[in-house]
Amino acid sequence: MTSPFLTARRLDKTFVLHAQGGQALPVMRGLDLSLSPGKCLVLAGRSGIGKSTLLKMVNGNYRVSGGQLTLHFEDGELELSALPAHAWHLLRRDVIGYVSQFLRVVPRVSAREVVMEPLLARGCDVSEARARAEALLARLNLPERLWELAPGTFSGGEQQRVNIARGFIAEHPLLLLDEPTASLDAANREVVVQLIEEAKARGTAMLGIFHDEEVRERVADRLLELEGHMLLGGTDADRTASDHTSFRQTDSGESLS
Ligand SMILES: Nc1ncnc2c1ncn2[C@@H]1O[C@H](COP(=O)(O)OP(=O)(O)OP(=O)(O)O)[C@@H](O)[C@H]1O
Repeated sequence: MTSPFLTARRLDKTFVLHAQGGQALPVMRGLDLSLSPGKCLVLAGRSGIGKSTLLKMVNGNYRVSGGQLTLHFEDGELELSALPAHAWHLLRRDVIGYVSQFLRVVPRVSAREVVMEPLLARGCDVSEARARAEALLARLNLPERLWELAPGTFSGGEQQRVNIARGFIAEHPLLLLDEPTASLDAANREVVVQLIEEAKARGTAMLGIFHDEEVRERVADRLLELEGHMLLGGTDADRTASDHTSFRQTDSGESLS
């Protein structure tokens, strides 16, 4: 068995709503997870349960309120909950890739440049970055006439494909996928499934949210079911063993329904 690349131990998240008198909104309590290289762990659970929040904590967009979120490298560990702000830039450049549901559009930056950017940020040669970006855009069936244009006017599905190409191009060892197939037709969903399978084969660890059942069943090695009762049942001191595992992990091969 491969040793895990990402682990969460007793992870808590409480939002503090400063605009509403500092009201606390607890979302997650005592979450444990473990994700190995070459595996895809899919998050499930009802709307609002905290799936995107978990991805955003791993990506450093949201602060961890309690517990540990740790990356394990051959030469040591990196505790994400204690990482200084300036370190996130390097981590996102080299280690953590994030395909969000919506593309962040920058005026006058072409689709091709949006996709090339993660490679250029690492010092990759421009012609190589350009060739790899074009190959991905072509695989994702984005018409060539759009490559030169800024994606602001693209359809939802076209923007999502630019976002997917940008997310996969740099081959980060950890990839966070927030509904990457939500606006795609069947042919392009198939391309994304293939990209995920290729990423697994090169050892990428993936944490994803997929509402499309068929895609989920094809890509998930394990399912992590977040459940509302994570937030019920008292304090840390009186939490029972079952509260600690108030999420369900299903191994690949078992039914995911
Ligand atoms: N920045 C924020 N500030 C305050 N509350 C937030 C913030 N982000 C998320 N929440 C709250 O946290 C809870 C979990 O939201 P999240 O988006 O993680 O759910 P989800 O499981 O991904 O839902 P969906 O399946 O609908 O996308 C929700 O109640 C949401 O309102």
